Amino acid sequence: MIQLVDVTKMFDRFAAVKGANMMVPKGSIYGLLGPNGAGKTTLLKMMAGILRQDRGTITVDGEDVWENVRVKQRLLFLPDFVYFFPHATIRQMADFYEQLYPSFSRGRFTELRSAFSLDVDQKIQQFSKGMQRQAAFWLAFSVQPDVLIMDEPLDGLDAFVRRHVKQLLIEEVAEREMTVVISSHNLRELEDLCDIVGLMAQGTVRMERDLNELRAGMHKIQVAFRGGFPSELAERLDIVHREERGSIVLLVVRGEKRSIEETVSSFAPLILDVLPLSLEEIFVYEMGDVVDVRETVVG
Ligand SMILES: Nc1ncnc2c1ncn2[C@@H]1O[C@H](COP(=O)(O)OP(=O)(O)OP(=O)(O)O)[C@@H](O)[C@H]1O
Repeated sequence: MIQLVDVTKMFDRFAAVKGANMMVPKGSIYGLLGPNGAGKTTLLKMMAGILRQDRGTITVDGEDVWENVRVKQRLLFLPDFVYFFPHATIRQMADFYEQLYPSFSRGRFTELRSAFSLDVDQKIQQFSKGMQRQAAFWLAFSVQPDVLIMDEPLDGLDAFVRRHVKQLLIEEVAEREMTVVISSHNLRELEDLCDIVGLMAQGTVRMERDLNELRAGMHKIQVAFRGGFPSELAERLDIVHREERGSIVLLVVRGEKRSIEETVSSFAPLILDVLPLSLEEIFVYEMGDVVDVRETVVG
């Protein structure tokens, strides 16, 4: 488990992160969302022990991260600009990672060779940006860290590789209970990957939510009634959005699916359809009052 309590980071007199709190349960994938300049990179660098917080605590399984070799051997940070030694090949970087991380697995490295079709003996600097990122993922998966922290890692990957990398991440989490934190400014990018999403704006984590709970707690329905929409029904539902399209009424309603269906059915509707609600819509309706979600993370 990763825990941040009241974490602040100052750059001179500017607070890039201000009293941030965050909890990432073991074996979960946490998506840190936020607009440019929200403080995501600064927060992740502190979580990885690269920057030191000015205030607050950051722990992995109860141990402070800062200057803690034991924690750092179990934790891997993939920055937004991946760095390799000049002139190094993947093979040489693998040798280096093997010395650095006791958990590095040669077997896993070889196994993943077919997943990333890159030449292990070519200089990484000669690779395209997307290929360099693939190399970084290959090495990261070979390290088999307990905690993987990634800053906008999917940027620059083509759709095929992106899907493949997401699949590998999900497998690692399921098989080894790896804990993953991944930042992005795009909710759509994370929606099929994360268990929890934290929304960051102006240096603070404004909200943390379990995605399954979010999905179970809000529904979109399409209804029609003879003689118009009963006002009594409106009082019995927790409606967060309402749109009329002729005689059809489209509602976004808070609550469990079964109970919503039962309530609406008791008013004998001519039509009652439950429609899928995207995570993006849930965010807009659920958190729109906290930050301008549409502006910030669904763009
Ligand atoms: N080394 C630094 N010195 C001064 N200010 C900094 C430094 N690093 C970051 N900042 C400032 O802190 C704020 C947060 O930056 P950060 O890079 O953490 O945001 P971000 O959410 O990762 O943004 P993006 O999505 O654009 O990558 C910004 O206003 C940035 O200018």
